[in-house]
Parts: sequence; structure tokens; C-alpha cells
Amino acid sequence: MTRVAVNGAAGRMGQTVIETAADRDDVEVVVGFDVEGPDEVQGVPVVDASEAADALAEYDADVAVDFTVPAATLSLAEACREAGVGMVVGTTGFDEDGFARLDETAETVPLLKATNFARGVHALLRAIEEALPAVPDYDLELMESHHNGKIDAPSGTAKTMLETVQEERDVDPVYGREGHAPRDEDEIGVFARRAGDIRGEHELIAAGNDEVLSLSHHAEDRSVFAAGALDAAVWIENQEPGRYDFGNVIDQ
Ligand SMILES: NC(=O)C1=CN([C@@H]2O[C@H](COP(=O)(O)OP(=O)(O)OC[C@H]3O[C@@H](n4cnc5c(N)ncnc54)[C@H](OP(=O)(O)O)[C@@H]3O)[C@@H](O)[C@H]2O)C=CC1
Ligand SMILES: O=C(O)C1=N[C@H](C(=O)O)C[C@H](O)C1
Repeated sequence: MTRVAVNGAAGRMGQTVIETAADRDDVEVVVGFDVEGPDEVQGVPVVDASEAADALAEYDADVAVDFTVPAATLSLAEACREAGVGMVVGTTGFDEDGFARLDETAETVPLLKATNFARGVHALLRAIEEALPAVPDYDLELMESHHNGKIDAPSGTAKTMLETVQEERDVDPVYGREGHAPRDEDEIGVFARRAGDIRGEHELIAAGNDEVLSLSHHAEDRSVFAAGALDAAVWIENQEPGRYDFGNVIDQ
């Protein structure tokens, strides 16, 4: 049984992780962290995030699962280093300094970060790698849609898709278009929509030669991300310090 601490316990994903874990017998959420949050979420005690280092030890957590904002992830990383607890990071929107600090953390504890914990998205990334060599001259465009509460744009997943595309094709992103904006053959348009409670939609199109190839993923519920993050928590519990990604869990 993997004992999990959840950072951002009162948030959309934090609550979903706690709810999803309650139906599993390989994980138990023993404590949550948040700021100015409730004292508990679904029976799990919630402690102020500033006390995370002590609470990780007190509740004997094996792994911390984080769905917050980059600054909160980085302060949890300090607590995890102090407590010797591994991390599963789902938060998106890090800058270069943030990535470097996560790398530093991974020198002390195992750290697995994924911009998307849906297994279908992992398959989508592989499909992109596989498909692009067959359509070398086609125009590429990338679209994502999310709920109206999402802070970062484009989504972390869209950035990962873009990186995957750029491993195959030398294209420069253009973030939205307006006015006189003819398409350059080496560009990829990237578009972010925010509306309602859309859980997460991503699509790459490749168009040319009288056809359009569409590679897409649609998340129906946040529980898909929670399930993947908990699979990652179980997997990382017994790993050595280092940086890991969701592929390590899927390909185990
Ligand atoms: N990798 C993946 O598969 C997925 C990643 N995500 C990512 O997860 C992140 C969170 O998303 P979501 O749950 O929708 O966001 P929410 O805003 O609903 O939840 C974030 C929670 O973190 C809390 N928080 C803020 N600061 C701190 C802090 N210093 N310490 C602890 N908790 C803090 C927030 O509190 P308050 O509201 O009071 O600020 C809130 O309760 C985003 O970056 C999103 O992109 C989301 C889904 C899937
Ligand atoms: O904020 C969200 O909700 C999501 N964020 C992740 C991202 O930025 O890619 C993953 C998923 O699409 C949901």
C-alpha cells in the first residue's frame, strides 16, 4: 500500500485524486496540503502547505502527488527533499528556472513529472512520432481546449505535443493569428480555447495533398488524470532518486 500526500488537496485535481484513491486498494491518501483550504477533504486531513515537511514525516507518506501551481510545487519539492519523499508532479506551466529546480530535487529523491497522466495521451504522442514521417510537407496546426479556470496557456500537453512534433519537423510555433497573417510553410499554429468545464481536448492536424489527418485526444473526466498519477505514485515509491516520466510507468 503506497501512502500518498496530495498537494493542492482542495483543488479540482486534488479532490479527484482523493476520490479516485478511495476506490483503490494499492494506495491510501494519508494527508493533503493546501493554502487557506478546508481542514479535510473527503475525510483526509488537510494541513497548511507551509507545514508540509513535518506533515510528510508525521503521516509517514511514501510519495507526494502534486497538482497546484509551479511556485507551490517548488516549495513542496523542498519539503520532499527534507523528508526524503518521492514526488509525482502533474502541475504545468513551469519556466526554465522551475525545470532546473525540479532537476535539482531529482538528485535527492525520485521525481516523476508528466504534463498529462492520461494513458491515451501517451499513445497520442507515440502516434504523432509514427505519423509525421509519412506526411513530410503537410501543414501542421495544434489546438487545445480546457475549462475556464485554467491558468496556463497553451496547456502543458500542447507544449509536449509541440516538442514531439519538433523532434520530427523543423517548425516554429505561431500562437494564434490576427490581421494580415499569411501562413509560412515552416510554422505551426497553436491555439488555446477556454470555456465551461471542458476537461481537456488536444488535436494535431496535418493537412495537404487533398486530405486532412487528425490525431486527437479527449478526456471525459478528471479521474483519468488521477488514475494515471496514482499509478505513477505506486511505481515511484521504490525507485532511486532521478527524473522519470509517465512512459516509465506505462512501459514497466
Ligand atoms: N498532468 C496532468 O495530467 C494534469 C495536470 N493538471 C495541472 O494541475 C494543476 C492544477 O490544476 P487544477 O486542479 O485544475 O487547479 P486548481 O486551481 O483547481 O487547484 C490547485 C489547488 O492548489 C492550491 N494551491 C495554491 N497554492 C498552493 C500552495 N502554495 N500549496 C498548496 N496548494 C496550493 C489551490 O488553492 P487556491 O485555490 O486557494 O489558490 C487549489 O486548491 C494545473 O497546473 C493543471 O494544468 C491538471 C489536470 C491534469
Ligand atoms: O488544467 C487542466 O485541466 C489540464 N491540464 C493539463 C495540461 O495543461 O496539459 C492536462 C490536462 O489537459 C488537463
